[in-house]
Amino acid sequence: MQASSYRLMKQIMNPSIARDTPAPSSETASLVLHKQQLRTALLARRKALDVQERELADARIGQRVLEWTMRAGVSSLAVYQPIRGEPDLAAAYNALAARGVHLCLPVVVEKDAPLLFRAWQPGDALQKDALGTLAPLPSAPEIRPQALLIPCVGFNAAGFRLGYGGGFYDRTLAGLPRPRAVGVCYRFGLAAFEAQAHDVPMEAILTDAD
Ligand SMILES: Nc1nc2c(c(=O)[nH]1)N(C=O)[C@@H](CNc1ccc(C(=O)N[C@@H](CCC(=O)O)C(=O)O)cc1)CN2
Ligand SMILES: Nc1ncnc2c1ncn2[C@@H]1O[C@H](COP(=O)(O)OP(=O)(O)OP(=O)(O)O)[C@@H](O)[C@H]1O
Repeated sequence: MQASSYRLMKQIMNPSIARDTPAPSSETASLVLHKQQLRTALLARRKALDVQERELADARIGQRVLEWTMRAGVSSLAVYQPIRGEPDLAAAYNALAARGVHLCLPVVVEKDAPLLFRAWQPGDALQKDALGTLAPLPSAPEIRPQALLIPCVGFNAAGFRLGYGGGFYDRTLAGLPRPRAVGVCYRFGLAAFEAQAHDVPMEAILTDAD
């Protein structure tokens, strides 16, 4: 990882490193702490999934992504390149592309900024973005997708998601026009936590549940 992306990652992942935002109220601080503890526990659980369980769950989630996209009539969809044990939905991306859905991937441009999306289809070249996630080349056209497929570390019963704590998707969904947002998560990600003021609920959370 490049030094700049390592610095950015450290700021995002380590809440004790000062950020250029005001100190949170004590209620916000306890919410943030609870989210941080949940995040750690759920990431450990995700990492512990065995290969066969994971393959089965990914196939189920992928099928649901395909069904949701077709039913919703979405013609441009932001997908993601899996990191940190997120569901690998490559087979579903192939099926979506074959059905003519225009895919794109998020690009982290800088800390505290919304994500940018660039056109991508299976097989296209990728390079690391500012946080080290694989993203399309800068030459790929920028796109404003109708809907975002958002990987979740966890989610609650009201459809709010828990991410890695960078706030990138929240900042992106705060922009106008707001794209539709659908979460994907393994079923064990369902947890109890309170949403914060900036959290935007998902229209649906697609899981591997029966
Ligand atoms: N797949 C995916 N892409 C995404 C996001 C996401 O949540 N998932 N993002 C949503 O915000 C943005 C990037 N946010 C990121 C948040 C955390 C890490 C991270 O923890 N990276 C680890 C190791 C990655 C790996 O397994 O290869 C590290 O660098 O230590 C990277 C990017 C845009 N792209
Ligand atoms: N709309 C917004 N405008 C400005 N800052 C925001 C916005 N949304 C979130 N943030 C910032 O991002 C921080 C992290 O938010 P949160 O813990 O909800 O991230 P997350 O949803 O888990 O992360 P990610 O979206 O990257 O996966 C918040 O504490 C806040 O400072």
